[in-house]
Amino acid sequence: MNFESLVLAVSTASLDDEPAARAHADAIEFRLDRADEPLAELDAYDGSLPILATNRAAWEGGAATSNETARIETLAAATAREAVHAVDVELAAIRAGDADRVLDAARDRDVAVVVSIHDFRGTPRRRTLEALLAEASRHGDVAKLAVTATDRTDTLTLLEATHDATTAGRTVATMAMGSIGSHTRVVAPIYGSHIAYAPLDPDARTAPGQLDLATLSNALDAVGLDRSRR
Ligand SMILES: O=C1C[C@@](O)(C(=O)O)C[C@@H](O)[C@@H]1O
Repeated sequence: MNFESLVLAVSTASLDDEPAARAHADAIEFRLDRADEPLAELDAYDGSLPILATNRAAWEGGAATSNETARIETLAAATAREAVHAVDVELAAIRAGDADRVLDAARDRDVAVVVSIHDFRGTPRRRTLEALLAEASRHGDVAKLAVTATDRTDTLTLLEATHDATTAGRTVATMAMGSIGSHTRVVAPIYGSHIAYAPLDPDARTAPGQLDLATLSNALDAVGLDRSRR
C-alpha cells in the first residue's frame, strides 16, 4: 500500500465486497471486529485490492468483544496473510502497553502500521490535535485522527491540524465525523490526509458522515487528487 499518495479504502465487514469495490477503491479496510470469521475470510481471499486490517476495540467505537489480548492477537495473526499490507492500531492501546505483539509482527513482516485516534464527542483544539498526530507518528507509518465536528469551526481546526502536520513532514489520515464534517472526506486529502474511508453502500457506514465509495471516489477525482492505484 503506497501512502505517498492518497489511498481510498472501502470499509467493510466482508471481503466479498472486493469485486464490486475494485472499480473505485485503492484498498480494503477489512473490519475484523465486524466479521464472524475474519481470519478464515483472509485465508480464502483472492481479490486484488490490498488489505488494511482493523480490529476496532469496543472502547474506541468498534465491535470487538474479545479481551484485549485476544483482539491484538487476531490483528497480529492478520499480518501473516499476504494480502494484508497494513494494520490499524489504536494509540490508546499502544499507550496502555497492549499493542506490542502487533507492532512487532507488523515490523517483522514489513506491514505498515496506521496508528489511530478517534474522538466521538468533539474536536479538541488545534494544538492538541497536532500533539496527538505527532505522538501517533512516532509509533507507526500513518497517524490517523477522526474527530467529531459539531460546527464549521471544528472542520477548520481539523484541516489546519492536517496541514500543519503535513508541513512538518508527517504522514497523516484525518477526517471529521458527523454530517457537518462530511465534506472533510473530500477536502482533508487536499491538505495532506493520505487515507479516505468509504462504505460500498451508504447503509453500511462504519462511521457517521461517511460518503459512499462511488460518490467519494468521483469527488476525489474531480478535485484532482493523485490516487495510489491510478
Ligand atoms: O478509523 C476509521 C475512520 C472511520 O472512523 C471514518 O470516520 O471514516 C471509519 C473506520 O472504519 C476507520 O477504521
